Amino acid sequence: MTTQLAQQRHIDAILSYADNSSSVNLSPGDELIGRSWKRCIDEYGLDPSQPRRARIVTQQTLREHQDSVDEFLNVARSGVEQLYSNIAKLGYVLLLTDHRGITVQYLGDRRHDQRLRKAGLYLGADWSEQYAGTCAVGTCIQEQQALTCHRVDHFDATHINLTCTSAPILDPMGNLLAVLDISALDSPNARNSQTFALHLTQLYARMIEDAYFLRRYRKQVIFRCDASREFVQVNGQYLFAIDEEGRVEAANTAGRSLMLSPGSDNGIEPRPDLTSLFECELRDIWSIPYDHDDQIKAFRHSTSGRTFFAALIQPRVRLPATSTKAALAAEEHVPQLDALAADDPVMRRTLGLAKRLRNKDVGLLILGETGTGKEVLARAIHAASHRSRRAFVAVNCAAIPESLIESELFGYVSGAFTGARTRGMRGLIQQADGGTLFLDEIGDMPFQLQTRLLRVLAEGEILPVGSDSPVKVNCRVMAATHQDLGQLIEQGSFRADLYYRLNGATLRLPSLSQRADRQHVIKQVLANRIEQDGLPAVRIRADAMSALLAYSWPGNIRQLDNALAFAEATCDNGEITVNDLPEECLCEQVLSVVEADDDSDDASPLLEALMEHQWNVSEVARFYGVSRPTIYRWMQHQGIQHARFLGKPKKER
Ligand SMILES: Nc1ncnc2c1ncn2[C@@H]1O[C@H](COP(=O)(O)OP(=O)(O)OP(=O)(O)O)[C@@H](O)[C@H]1O
Repeated sequence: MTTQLAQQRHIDAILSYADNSSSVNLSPGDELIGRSWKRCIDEYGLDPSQPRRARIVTQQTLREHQDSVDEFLNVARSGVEQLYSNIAKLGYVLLLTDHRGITVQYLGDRRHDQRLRKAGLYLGADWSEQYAGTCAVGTCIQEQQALTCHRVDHFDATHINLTCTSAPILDPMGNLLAVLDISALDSPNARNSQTFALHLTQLYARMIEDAYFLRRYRKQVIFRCDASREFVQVNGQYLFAIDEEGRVEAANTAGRSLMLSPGSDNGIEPRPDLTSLFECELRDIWSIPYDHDDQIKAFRHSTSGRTFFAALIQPRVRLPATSTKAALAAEEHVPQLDALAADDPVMRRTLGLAKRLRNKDVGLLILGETGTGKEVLARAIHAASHRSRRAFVAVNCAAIPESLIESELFGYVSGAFTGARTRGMRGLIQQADGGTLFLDEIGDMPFQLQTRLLRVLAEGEILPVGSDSPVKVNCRVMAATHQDLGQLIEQGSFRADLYYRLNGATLRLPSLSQRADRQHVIKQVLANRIEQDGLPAVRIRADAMSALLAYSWPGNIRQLDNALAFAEATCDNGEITVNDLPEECLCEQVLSVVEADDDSDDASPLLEALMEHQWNVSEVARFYGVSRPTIYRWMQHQGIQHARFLGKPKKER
């Protein structure tokens, strides 16, 4: 088809769209183009039958536009050159326009200068939608989103051979600053041939935007975070410029997306605090070291609950020595408590609170699922407190029979009841005198005993069974439960007044699968076990570590401890591999293999793996990192018979 004919057809198509636009159903990508065509006709009064020549502004006007974004152009230069070096050989040129669509920087192949200039792919070209009609730059400015304007997407018939891809660059306040565009004179017909161009342009637009952000806020501390620990320092997506009080002065586009609160009208609170954006305190932010090997800390996003890893970028201008960072970073070091976690936001908060309250006599309520280390934490607080030389007495309220719990706790005098020791017995509460009483599973304490316990807490004295003279006791009480005490109070099985008396402060322990420092806990638990049992050193190989990190650990640290004890006992050569782990830890990884959908016509993943490995069960076992008997058990579970016995592979119904 000649160019003239193609242009005429395009003009007809646009005119017909103008007449019937309300009845035309467009796909989402086309909708954007459709909206732009409508703007061109209804708002700008452009006439599709009157194609327009490219407009290049005068040198003087160009200079004015360049001057207005001078600082930005300096920052963008290296990013722009790098992008161009990647695309030049593919026939693209690169344009950087200001927010009005005037091309303030341009990189293209000099050999095609004439053609490129004629097409408007040139320095000073005006790509505003109002002048050029639908085009990548102009429509990107209007829609404030990245897009490809491919061939006949263009409004003006003179542009229907071009393919142009643009992405917006926003300033730290979220206003459009510039548009990055890559364009080519010719391209394949299919629009999806430009998918890669779109990704690349968006990537570079983001890098330039972030470089400009860092330049603008070079005198501020930057809190940089990312969902991936490994990427924080190389390419942390979320940037926040903060002041000494942790207030957000500005954020990049990704950062602003974390500041949106659900339910608000796209509203971002002016200068929100990082301490409300993330579940943390100011000291958590300022204790991230600038100049340390491990500069990263984990934070939990308040709205979504997602974990982000953060580093601080030091201002290029030195802060005064008395800065808040220096003052707040000096977090007290308490070895007994610091040993319980590496870097997890919930643990950090819990341990921070535990440190501050360790020498206060307020009651502590420790909450967490079974096996999360509630007793371990209680023991560590006791060991770090001024009561550490006196006893730590742990009572499991669920384990003592109801008939004995009263005498166990309060003790009894001689002859108090049949079967009692003749000399009587000091109760557990009295044994904890001067030290700490830890009431585990407090939710299981019988109701009438709760009343007596309340008296002990309120009056500091106990009445042993069978005695009428109270005995003074001074012990700190910590209680723990995995139950919802609020619900037990509502049901009438737990006393609200006891709850308030016990709960001077609540310390929460996250489940193991939620902890950002899982790897540290795994190594720590193994090290403890080896030391405790006097065993030779054992290391965990990467395949086993991946499986341990991927597992959900319903029994938390207790289950992990058991799994590592098993692995340590079965491993060879001082190395735990995935084959040494108990099967339960691999179950979830292979759940899809074991629990193939019986109703599905598709071959199960296990059957596929067997066929792929020519029914060599040893190889399939290696592939899944399990033993051969396990593979045979899975086959039996799924009713798969070995090909050897069937002539051909078959899944039984
Ligand atoms: N930080 C830790 N490092 C090493 N081992 C730990 C740690 N925390 C807990 N453990 C181990 O996990 C197991 C369970 O700990 P603990 O009894 O304190 O949990 P719990 O939350 O009180 O459990 P439950 O609710 O079932 O009473 C113990 O064997 C303990 O040694």
